[in-house]
Amino acid sequence: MTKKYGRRGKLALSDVNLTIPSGRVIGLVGPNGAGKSTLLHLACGLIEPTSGSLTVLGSRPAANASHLARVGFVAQNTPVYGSFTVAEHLKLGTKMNPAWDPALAERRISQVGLNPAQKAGQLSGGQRAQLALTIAAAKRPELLIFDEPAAALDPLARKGFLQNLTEFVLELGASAVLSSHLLGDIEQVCDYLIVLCDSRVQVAGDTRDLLARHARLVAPRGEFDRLPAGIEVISVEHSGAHSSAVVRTDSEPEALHYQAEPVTLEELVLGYMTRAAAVPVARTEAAVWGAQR
Ligand SMILES: Nc1ncnc2c1ncn2[C@@H]1O[C@H](COP(=O)(O)OP(=O)(O)OP(=O)(O)O)[C@@H](O)[C@H]1O
Repeated sequence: MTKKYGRRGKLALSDVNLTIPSGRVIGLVGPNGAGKSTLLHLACGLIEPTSGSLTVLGSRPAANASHLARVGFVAQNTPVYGSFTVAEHLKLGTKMNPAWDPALAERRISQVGLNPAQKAGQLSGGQRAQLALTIAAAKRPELLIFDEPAAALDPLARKGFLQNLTEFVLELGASAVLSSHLLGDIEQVCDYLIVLCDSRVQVAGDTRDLLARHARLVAPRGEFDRLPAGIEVISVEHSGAHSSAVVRTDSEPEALHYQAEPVTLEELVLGYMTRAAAVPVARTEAAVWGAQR
């Protein structure tokens, strides 16, 4: 699947071929302009691919009203109706969503301390994000999509938000996809990771599997030029006479013949981001969301 904005625009997504399992919390990370929002907007049906196709919960995104109700989306700027009060937003939610859960909505509004009588236009950025999250969750969707959901929240509110997110996913039996620059947040809640850089998917998979299949090797400078087959160097840093590399390998760390340490999520992501800044990756074709359990 590819996405280009306008005829002369640059490719925002190139040859993306992803199958994302359902029932997971998926973290989408990558540098500014990588194509994260584009991918999320495609998944919600706000925009269409330029070539290829995308399937979300078994159908074309936003295929019909009932499909729309199965997906909850919170956009990057968490848009709300400024002249409507918090309570009016909930009333609108009841009218527009067949599976609306009023108890969940009211419980959460009071938990996060929002005043039902306050106009949404007067809420702070963080309060607006909380309202938008509540509306998305009270739809009881099967898939929750968040574009940088916690960016406007203070650290305590962010922690609460992430806890709530995990609870929602469990309570609703839903899947969630969230894009974020905050790798700590991703580490805290996501069990599946997609690294998107320069419009291409660099790596995607179960977070634990990815961490198990990568290692940080330390060796004398120059040694990484003659690594045995089966070890793929993702990125290398040099420091004095030694070099340190993030590598992908199916071998156990003890079998690598180098000083090997587990990688952190941050090292893994930065390794792929560094590589993408230098080398383009291989090309692929379609995208399927929530197709496997
Ligand atoms: N409506 C649009 N028209 C033209 N180009 C666009 C449009 N939206 C996004 N782009 C371009 O597509 C590319 C990907 O943008 P996108 O917003 O998907 O990135 P992102 O990874 O979400 O970035 P950020 O982390 O900064 O939010 C960028 O080069 C951007 O300039």
